[in-house]
Amino acid sequence: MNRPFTFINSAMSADGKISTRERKQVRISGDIDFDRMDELRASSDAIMVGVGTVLADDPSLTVKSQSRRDVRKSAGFDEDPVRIVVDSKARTPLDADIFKKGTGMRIVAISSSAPKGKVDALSEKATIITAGDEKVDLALLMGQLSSMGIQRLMVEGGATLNWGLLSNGLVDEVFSFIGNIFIGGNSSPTLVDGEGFLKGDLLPLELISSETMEEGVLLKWKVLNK
Ligand SMILES: NC(=O)c1ccc[n+]([C@@H]2O[C@H](COP(=O)([O-])OP(=O)(O)OC[C@H]3O[C@@H](n4cnc5c(N)ncnc54)[C@H](O)[C@@H]3O)[C@@H](O)[C@H]2O)c1
Ligand SMILES: Nc1nc(=O)c(N)c(NC[C@H](O)[C@H](O)[C@H](O)COP(=O)(O)O)[nH]1
Repeated sequence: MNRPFTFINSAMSADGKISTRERKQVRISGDIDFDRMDELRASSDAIMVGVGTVLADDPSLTVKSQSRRDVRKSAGFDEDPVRIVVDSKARTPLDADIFKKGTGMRIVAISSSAPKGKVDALSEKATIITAGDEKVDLALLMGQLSSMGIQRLMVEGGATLNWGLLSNGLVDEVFSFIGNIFIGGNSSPTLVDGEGFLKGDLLPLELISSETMEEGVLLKWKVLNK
């Protein structure tokens, strides 16, 4: 099945966490990495997050640089990429910043088990894509996004969505900024949560590049899908 070229961009602590055990957002990236993230957003057709990230961070997922917005507009694109929330049960708040800020299409991907009332309310704010019964069928969703012309997809987490995509072989590259903090906590979200791979079935990566960036390190990986 066709799917977009998909990369995860995330930031994690030196001990691999992406937020605290309270799931409170932690600023891990420095200014340079946030600007790199903004460039990635501006060069993507769509940006995807899980609803857990929306509930925890209320991200707008907009392009911040006005010059980058102008370039997108002059090329005939919306100033913001398509913004997608993967949200099985339609839990995305109606007053979320993803709806209040920015321009362009918003998509909420739900499963067929989502409550009808919530879906109807969200359909006023976003295009609804239904894929899967209990959880969103991510492979099916990717095929639908591809058929909509989305060729380059940026995923900004969080921990559970990253697992869902990686464990289904749906990710091509992973960019991870590792910051100079320890977060700790055996219940703090990591870059990849979910069930986890078992010995003998671990997901291999190929290092594309590593570079020191401010007080941290940026690693870029190619995912060696089976
Ligand atoms: N540091 C970073 O770069 C970064 C980036 C994003 C999020 N975060 C943090 O991560 C945390 C959120 O991560 P999370 O794991 O709680 O939620 P998440 O953002 O990964 O969303 C998970 C939700 O997506 C939905 N979903 C539907 N179908 C799915 C499928 N097939 N596979 C997986 N998910 C599916 C489910 O409702 C699931 O609960 C927050 O604390 C946030 O601050 C950090
Ligand atoms: N790259 C990155 N570095 C971080 O230090 C951090 N905490 C996040 N977190 C992921 C999520 O993308 C953020 O919550 C949004 O980046 C919020 O900002 P926006 O309103 O979307 O611009 N991401």
